[in-house]
Amino acid sequence: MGAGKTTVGGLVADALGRRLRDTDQDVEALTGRTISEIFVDDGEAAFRALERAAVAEALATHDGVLSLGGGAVLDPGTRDLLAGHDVVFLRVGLSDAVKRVGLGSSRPLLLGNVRGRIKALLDERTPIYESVATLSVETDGRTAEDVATEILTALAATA
Ligand SMILES: Nc1ncnc2c1ncn2[C@@H]1O[C@H](COP(=O)(O)OP(=O)(O)OP(=O)(O)O)[C@@H](O)[C@H]1O
Ligand SMILES: O=C(O)C1=C[C@@H](O)[C@@H](O)[C@H](O)C1
Ligand SMILES: [Mg+2]
Repeated sequence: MGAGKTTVGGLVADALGRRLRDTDQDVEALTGRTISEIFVDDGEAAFRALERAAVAEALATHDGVLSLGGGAVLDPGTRDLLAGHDVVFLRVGLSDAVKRVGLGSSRPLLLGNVRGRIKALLDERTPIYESVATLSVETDGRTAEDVATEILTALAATA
């Protein structure tokens, strides 16, 4: 969360002449509910299943850049769907993540203690993000433009 998926993803998509699609937005559009409502009413497991379906649909129909929800790769089925695709891990440390997300964030998994929750999520998830990513890029203290340029250069080198 706050790693820069929307900002950097948009810059990368523009440079490639493609569009950015966002699976959080797809889930909300498909269900007509907010992610917070889905978490509260149905729980995280139900959200992950909706998210997996949204990722499958997007990968099948969207020839462009896809922004995944911050916890999408926790789901083994979603991880399987990503195999064979370029997957970029936007690394962000605790301090920059808190600054970007804001201490008042109402995201369901950050409720209560934003800083503490981000730290716990980064500790739990970093190994998973690293295992799924085909490219890992540092974002701390860098502009989104700089991060996007690094991604485009790396993608061009492996194309
Ligand atoms: N490299 C960067 N340096 C500084 N600020 C950044 C950088 N990338 C993004 N930001 C800023 O951080 C905030 C969050 O960025 P963004 O919305 O792109 O993140 P995200 O990963 O899409 O977050 P979300 O979890 O809400 O989907 C925005 O205010 C954005 O302008
Ligand atoms: O990190 C997470 O688990 C989440 C991140 C958001 O993108 C949303 O998908 C949702 O709030 C869960
Ligand atoms: Mg976003």
